[in-house]
Amino acid sequence: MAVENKVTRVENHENPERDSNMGENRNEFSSDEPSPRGVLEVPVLGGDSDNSSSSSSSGSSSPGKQASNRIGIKENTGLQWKNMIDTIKKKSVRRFSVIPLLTSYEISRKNLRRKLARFQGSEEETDSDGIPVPKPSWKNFSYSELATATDNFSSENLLGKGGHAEVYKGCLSDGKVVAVKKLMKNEVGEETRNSNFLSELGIIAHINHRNAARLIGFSIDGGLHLVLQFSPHGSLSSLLFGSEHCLDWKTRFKVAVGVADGLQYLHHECHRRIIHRDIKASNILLTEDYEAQISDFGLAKWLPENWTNHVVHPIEGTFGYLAPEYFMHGIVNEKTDVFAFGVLLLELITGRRAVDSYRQSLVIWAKPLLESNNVKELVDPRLGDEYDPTELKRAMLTALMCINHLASKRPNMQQVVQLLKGEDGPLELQQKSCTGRAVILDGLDMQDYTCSSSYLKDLNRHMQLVME
Ligand SMILES: Nc1ncnc2c1ncn2[C@@H]1O[C@H](COP(=O)(O)OP(=O)(O)OP(=O)(O)O)[C@@H](O)[C@H]1O
Repeated sequence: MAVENKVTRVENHENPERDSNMGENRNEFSSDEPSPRGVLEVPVLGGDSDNSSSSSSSGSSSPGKQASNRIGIKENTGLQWKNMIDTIKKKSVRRFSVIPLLTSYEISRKNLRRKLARFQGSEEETDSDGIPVPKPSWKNFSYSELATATDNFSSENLLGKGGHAEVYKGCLSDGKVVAVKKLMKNEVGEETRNSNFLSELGIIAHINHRNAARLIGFSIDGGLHLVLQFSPHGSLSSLLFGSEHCLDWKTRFKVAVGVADGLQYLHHECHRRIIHRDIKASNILLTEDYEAQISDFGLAKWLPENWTNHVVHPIEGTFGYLAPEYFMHGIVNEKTDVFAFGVLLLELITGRRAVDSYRQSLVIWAKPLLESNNVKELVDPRLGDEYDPTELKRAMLTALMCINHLASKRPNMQQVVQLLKGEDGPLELQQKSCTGRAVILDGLDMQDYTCSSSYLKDLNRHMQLVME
């Protein structure tokens, strides 16, 4: 299918000042070069029987009911969150978007303020089994608290800037160092901005895993803010691409396993399935001891339990990481993240960006090298021989499986974790079965070939469009 129409570029810059503070020089793949982030508007293909509200933009009869029926929150903070969202939904439904979630409701500032305030002030509630649920631990900050913490959002405290937000380092009155994410007023209207904010807040508030960003609080005073745990080493992107210092293999592999663990949690262990939709090096932050933290849940979505595939519109994400079925047809599920994770693995292995300064796709460059097991060409030359060959082979095999152009052939994140950690049998066996399958597919399935080559053609076309 030809994808056409509007392409919007949104840039993502990390703070160059901080990069230079870290003694980092730009290398070939400069860290201040933005990953192009595209929003393609494509015609929606067909319906999805699982979701009658698919791609509808009208407030249909009972979207709120549908959505709330799907919410099966069991965790402590869940009940209160659900109550708040239910109340917001009842009063604020104006538009029902492609995914029946709390994201889908446009919310006026007045409404947002009232609901969040009421939520914060609510008494302890009980869940459906009558068990008392403690109040959530995250805090509703005032603007002045955040302004004081960040020295009036001074440029010295600017940690990074994405397409939607500026992130500042801050120090709270109790001495805790935090990151304050200030949502920017861009081209989207206030109500959309509010619902995006609630979406990100709602998702991040429910996440509890060492490999995912942790919410400390929020503020809707003088703009929309999220207060998050501070990651002292910044993003993987700045460490991998923006530093003279070569990130050692041990840390790279630790990051790979950490991100895989985090995604496994989001996809399989969270009370509701979550897809992130924007897994990329600049959205992976590093803690003090280089533990990976998946951040930026601005595009993340909850998935209904029985949802296999869905068509979304518009398509959002970052070029170079987009799975073919997603950017060509808008089909989204967990395998969208699996593909992006494969690209991230390739970045860790090769030290190359998903899309380099010559507009070359890493996937297109690396795939033949992975298939021919060409370690020498593939591995980041800066590593020399300083890597664990077994870990590297596992990472290569996993990457190859994750970037399969057929979503159904990609492993799920549980399998990815097993592959990376070597819990899935000897590597040789895995390698054999992977190569065997590739041969069968390549030999028999002409449609695959067509699909693959048109994928590459479309990918190049989209990249040209977005980078012009
Ligand atoms: N908790 C944190 N600790 C340290 N730095 C952070 C933190 N959160 C974000 N940053 C920095 O700020 C940058 C932008 O943050 P983020 O990706 O959340 O913004 P965004 O506008 O949502 O981005 P995008 O354009 O990808 O949607 C990150 O790449 C990172 O460098």
